[in-house]
Amino acid sequence: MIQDRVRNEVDIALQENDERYTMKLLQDLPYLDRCIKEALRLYPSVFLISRYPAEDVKLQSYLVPAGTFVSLNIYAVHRDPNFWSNPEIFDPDRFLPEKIRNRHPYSYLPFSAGPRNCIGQRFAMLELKAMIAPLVHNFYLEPIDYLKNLRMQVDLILRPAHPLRVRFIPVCKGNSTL
Ligand code: HEM
Repeated sequence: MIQDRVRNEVDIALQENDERYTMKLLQDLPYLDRCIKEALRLYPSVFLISRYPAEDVKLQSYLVPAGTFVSLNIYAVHRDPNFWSNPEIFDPDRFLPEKIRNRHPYSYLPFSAGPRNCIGQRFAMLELKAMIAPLVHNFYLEPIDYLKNLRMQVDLILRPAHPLRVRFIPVCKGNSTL
């Protein structure tokens, strides 16, 4: 199970690091990293970005005149079967280095791309890991609400339209680090 694999990775990393969460530990959690990336593929918080090109832009056979309002639908790109096989399936191993290598560089854009991409992306990944690693180390997370009942709300960012409840079941260990 995906969650057990994340927990196992965190537990081993902690054992090898005197049970301390350090920057290095968080940066070295490749499976958790892939899970977060896959979550951001299916549910990109910034699902749409827009541009007014200052100059005419040629996109293959299309000409986009300067000043056109262009919206880029990141959500749709992340579920495009031309780039992602079985796009609706959560599969963290899509982000294995050998799988990334041949993928179109603009098929995955949770932090946008180019000169105006997200300057906080490394910090965001670190924050997410810093939050999730201790949670899975100390708790089994069990859904109360399921994805089949999920309704999304479209604001400036994409978010659930209602609370998604999760049951936290403490992991029984001899020397728990809460
Ligand atoms: C999961 C978390 C985050 C996501 C998904 C995200 C996503 C994005 C995206 C897609 C853009 C580009 C918007 C565009 O092209 O119009 C952006 C820009 C930006 N982000 Fe983030 N971001 C995240 C977290 C953060 C954090 C933690 C910070 C700061 C500590 C940050 C700071 C910025 C800034 C300053 C820009 C504007 C950069 C520019 O216009 O040159 N972001 N972000």
